[in-house]
Amino acid sequence: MSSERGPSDKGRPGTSTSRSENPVWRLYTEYGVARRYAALGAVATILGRLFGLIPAFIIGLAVDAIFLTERPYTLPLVPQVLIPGTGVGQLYFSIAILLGATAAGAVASWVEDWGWSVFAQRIQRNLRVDAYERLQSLELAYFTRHRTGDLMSVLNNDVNALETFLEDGLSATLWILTTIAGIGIILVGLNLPLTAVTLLPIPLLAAFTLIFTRVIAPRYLSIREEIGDLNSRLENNVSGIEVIKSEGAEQFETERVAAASDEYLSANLSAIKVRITYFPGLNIIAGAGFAITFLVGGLWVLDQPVIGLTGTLTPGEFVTFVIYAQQFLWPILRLGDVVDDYERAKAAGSRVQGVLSRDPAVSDRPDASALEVTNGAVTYDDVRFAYSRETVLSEIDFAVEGGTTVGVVGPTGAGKSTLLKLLPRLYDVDDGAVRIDGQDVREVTLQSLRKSIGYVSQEPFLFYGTVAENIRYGTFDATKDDIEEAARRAQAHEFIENLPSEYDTLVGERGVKLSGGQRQRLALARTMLKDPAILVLDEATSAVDTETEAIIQDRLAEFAANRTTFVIAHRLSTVRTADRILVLDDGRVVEDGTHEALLETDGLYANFWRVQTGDIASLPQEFLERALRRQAVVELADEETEERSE
Ligand SMILES: Nc1ncnc2c1ncn2[C@@H]1O[C@H](COP(=O)(O)OP(=O)(O)OP(=O)(O)O)[C@@H](O)[C@H]1O
Repeated sequence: MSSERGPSDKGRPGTSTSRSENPVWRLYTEYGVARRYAALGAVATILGRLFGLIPAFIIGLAVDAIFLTERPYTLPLVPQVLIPGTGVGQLYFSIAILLGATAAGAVASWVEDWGWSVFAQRIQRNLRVDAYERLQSLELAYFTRHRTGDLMSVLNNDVNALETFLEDGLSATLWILTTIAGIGIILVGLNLPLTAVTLLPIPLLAAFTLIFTRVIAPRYLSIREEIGDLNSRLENNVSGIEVIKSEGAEQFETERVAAASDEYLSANLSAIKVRITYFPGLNIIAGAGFAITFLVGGLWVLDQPVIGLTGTLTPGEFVTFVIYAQQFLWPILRLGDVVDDYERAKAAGSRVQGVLSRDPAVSDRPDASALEVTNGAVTYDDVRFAYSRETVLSEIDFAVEGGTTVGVVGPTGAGKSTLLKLLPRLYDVDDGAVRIDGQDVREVTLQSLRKSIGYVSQEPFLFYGTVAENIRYGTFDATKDDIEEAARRAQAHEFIENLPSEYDTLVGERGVKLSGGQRQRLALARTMLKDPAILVLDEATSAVDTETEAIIQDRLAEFAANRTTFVIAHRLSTVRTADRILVLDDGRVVEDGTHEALLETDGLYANFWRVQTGDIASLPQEFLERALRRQAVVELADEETEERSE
C-alpha cells in the first residue's frame, strides 16, 4: 500500500506504468477477441493492394506492345489464347482489365473497412468495460488521489485514441507493407539497378522518422495528461456550480479554465510544431529521391545511361517503373501518418494500461472464504492506520459483543469515520487486525464482508434514477413492497409520497432535487432493505431536523436491536442511549463506557455534553484551548491533503 501513496505521480492515472513495454501491442494481444475481423480486413487489404498494382503494369505494357510495338503483349498467369491478336483488341482488353481491377479494388476496400472497423470497435468496447471494471476494483485511496475528470479522460479520450489507431493505423500499416513488398518485387523484376536508385532515400527516411518518434513521444504523453487536467477542472466546476455561483467566483473559474486550456493548447502546439516539420521533411526526401530515379531512368531511355548501367530500358518499362516508383514512395510518406497515430495511441495506451495493470491494494486473498456472521462481535486488535505519512489511528484496541449499539464520538478529525471505514475494508489497517466473529476482515471475501455491513455515510450518494431504484440499489431483487417497507422504517415514505411521481420520481444527478435530510433517509432505507448483520451509521441523521431524528431513532432502535451497530455522531443525543460509547481523540480511544459512566468520569465526553447542554460556563479553560489547537491542526492537515492532490 505504501508505494500507492507517494505524491510523486501527481495524481495522474497510468503514469506509474513502465514506458519501456509497448502498451499498444500489449493491448492488441490481450484484446484479440475480434481477431477474425482483423484477419478479414487484412486479407482484403492485401488483395486490394494487389488489385491496385495492376493498372500501372497494364499501362506500361500497352504503351510498349500496342503503341510502340517494342515487346509482345503477354501477361503472367494469363494463357496467350485469351489475349486478342490485334492492337485495338488489346486496347479493349487492357481497358477491361483496368475496369475489372478497379471494381475488385472497390469491393476489397469495402470488406477491408468493415473488417478493421468491427475489429477496432469491439476492442474499444471490451477495453472500456475492462478498464472500468479494473478501476472500480481499485481501493478507495486510488480515487481520492486521482481526479474524476482525469479518470474519465482515460476511460473516454484515451480508449478512443486507441480505437482510432487500431481502426486506421493497423490497416494502413498492412497496406504500406503490402505495397512496399509488392512493388519492391515488381521493381526488382523490372530493373534491378534502377530499383537500387529508387531505394536510396529509404535509410534517410527511416532515420528522419526515428528522430521524429523520439521527439514527439513525450509531447503526445503530455497532451494526454493535459486533457486529463482540463477534464478534471471542467468536471470539478460543473459539480461545484452552486458554490461558484454563491461565491460569485465565475470570473475566477473562467480564468482557471482558461489557464488549463492554455496548458492544453501549448502542449498541442508543441507537438504540432514537430509534426508539421516532419511531413514536409518526408516529402522533400521522398521527392528528391523520386527526381533522382526519374533523371537516371530518363537518361537511360535516351541512351545516355549513368555510369555502371548497361542494357536497354524501353519507354513503356520506364513509364511502369516511374509509376511504381512513385507508388513506392507514397506508402513511405503515409508511414509518417501511421507513426504519428501510433505515437498518440502509445501515449493513450500507456495511460489505459496504467489502470489495467494496477493491482487493487484491497482485494480478496487467494484463499479467502465467505464471512460467517454468528453473533456480529467486532474486535479491533491493536490497530494502527495512516492515509499517508501521518498516523491517523493508533493503539485501537477494543471488543464489541454482537448485538451491541456502540456510539463513537470525538472532536472533528479524531478519526471516527476512518475507524469504521476499516470495518468493510474501504481501507486496510497498517498494523493489527479488525475481526468480525473472530475472522480477520482481510481473510474473508470482500463480497461477503460488504454484504454483511450496512454503511450509511453523512453525505449519501444517489444515482440518477428513480427513488425506488435508489432504495433498491444493492438489493436488486427487492419487491415494491419491500422497498416501501424500508422507506417507512427510515421515515422516508411520507416525503416520497409527496413527490410528483412518488417512488418513480427521478432524483437528479446526486439527488440534487432532494434535501440533505431526505437523501439521508433514502440512504437509510437502502441500508434497511439490505438488512445487514452489522450497521455503521456515520453521521447518518445529521442533516435531519431533531424532531425527525427522534422518530428515526425510534425506528432505528428497533432495527438495531439484534444487530451490532456503530453510530458516529456529533449530536450526543443521538448516542446517549447506546450500550457503550467510545470517545476518540487524536486517533486513540480515550474513554469508553455508557453515557452515565462517562459523565461520571468527567473527561472529554463530559465536556462535550456540557457544550451541547449549553453549560459552557463550567467548561475547563484547558478544554477550550485544546479545541482551538485541534482546529488549527485539522485545518493544516486539510491544507496538506489539498496540496498533495494538486
Ligand atoms: N481520504 C483521506 N486521505 C487522507 N487523509 C484523510 C482522508 N480522510 C480523512 N483523512 C484525515 O484523517 C483524519 C481523520 O479523519 P476522519 O474523517 O476519520 O475524522 P472524523 O473524526 O470522522 O472527523 P469528522 O468528525 O470531522 O467527520 C483527519 O486528519 C483527516 O484530515
